Amino acid sequence: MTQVAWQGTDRVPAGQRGGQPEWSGMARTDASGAIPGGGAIAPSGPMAPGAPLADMGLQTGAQQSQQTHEQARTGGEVILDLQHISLSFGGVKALTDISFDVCEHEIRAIIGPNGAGKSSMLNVINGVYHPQQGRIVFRGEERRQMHPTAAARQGIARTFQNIALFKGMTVLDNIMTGRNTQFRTGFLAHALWWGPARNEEMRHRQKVEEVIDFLEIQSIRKTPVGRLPYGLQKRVELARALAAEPSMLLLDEPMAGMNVEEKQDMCRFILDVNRQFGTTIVLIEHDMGVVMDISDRVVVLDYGKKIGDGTPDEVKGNPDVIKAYLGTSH
Ligand SMILES: Nc1ncnc2c1ncn2[C@@H]1O[C@H](COP(=O)(O)OP(=O)(O)OP(=O)(O)O)[C@@H](O)[C@H]1O
Repeated sequence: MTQVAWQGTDRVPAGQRGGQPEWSGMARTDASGAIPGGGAIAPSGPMAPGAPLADMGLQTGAQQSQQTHEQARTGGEVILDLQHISLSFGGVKALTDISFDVCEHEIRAIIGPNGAGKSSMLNVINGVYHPQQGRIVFRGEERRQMHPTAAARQGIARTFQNIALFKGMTVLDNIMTGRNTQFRTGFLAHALWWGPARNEEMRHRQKVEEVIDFLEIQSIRKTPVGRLPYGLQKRVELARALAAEPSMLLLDEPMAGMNVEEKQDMCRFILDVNRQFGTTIVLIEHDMGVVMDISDRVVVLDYGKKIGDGTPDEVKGNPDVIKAYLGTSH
């Protein structure tokens, strides 16, 4: 049987179609570390070949955040409800009639081949794009024409596919910019370093230091971001998002371009953020091994339409999803 790895996001060339996709990398395991159903772990993931998270000294998603995730699945309220979202750019239909929800504390992945509409959906969620049709209900309130800064004030933070940091500024200063939406005192008070402003800035500095400790980047706090390797820059971007103390974190390809070790670290931090802070996470990721291992639920887009939605196991067995990635029906 032809094996097709799920690492790439490109649609599989016609000549290579057929067979079953490999949900490679880190298979989702049960609490004992065993693979449900006893299936083989495909060995082609960019993370250690054939090695589940547990073998890398990490707990798997199922193990590490099992309690939190079970609560999310069973008791977590829907905090974001996207109903019949359609978005076009001129004649290009980026999203067509898409509905799905996100529950409090869960890790929700959005996957799909290139151009499926994943980034557009993330941009709809944080108010960068305004869909022509559909409703967005966040924490029980319908949102209309929301601006990204308003989304940030509501507790939604995000990272970007292409790192969006100030390369000439230090790690510390970049992370400090994540506190911008939290500032209460005015510009003049800050310029004069006046009482309330000074107290406020001390509080922000303290929060930033906590994030630096959490993400283990103390040693690079004074380093200009542009001098850091790519994987560390991604971590700094996560730090900046966390500095805003979000209740919902949107991650656009957090592992893109990372080596094995960097991916292991990022996986661990995402799971830690979710478990320790209860942060709801919506992520786009092309590494299917990672997606299937750390996500509670996965929504699958293709050509701007939703073709699958469910637990990793449900999505893996969905014929439409397999067809979208392999170009063949089963
Ligand atoms: N600002 C824009 N202007 C015009 N077309 C756009 C814009 N943003 C996205 N599109 C189009 O919408 C469709 C979906 O793009 P989107 O970037 O959301 O897909 P994606 O699934 O994130 O792809 P990738 O995995 O390659 O990042 C594509 O056809 C894309 O060209």
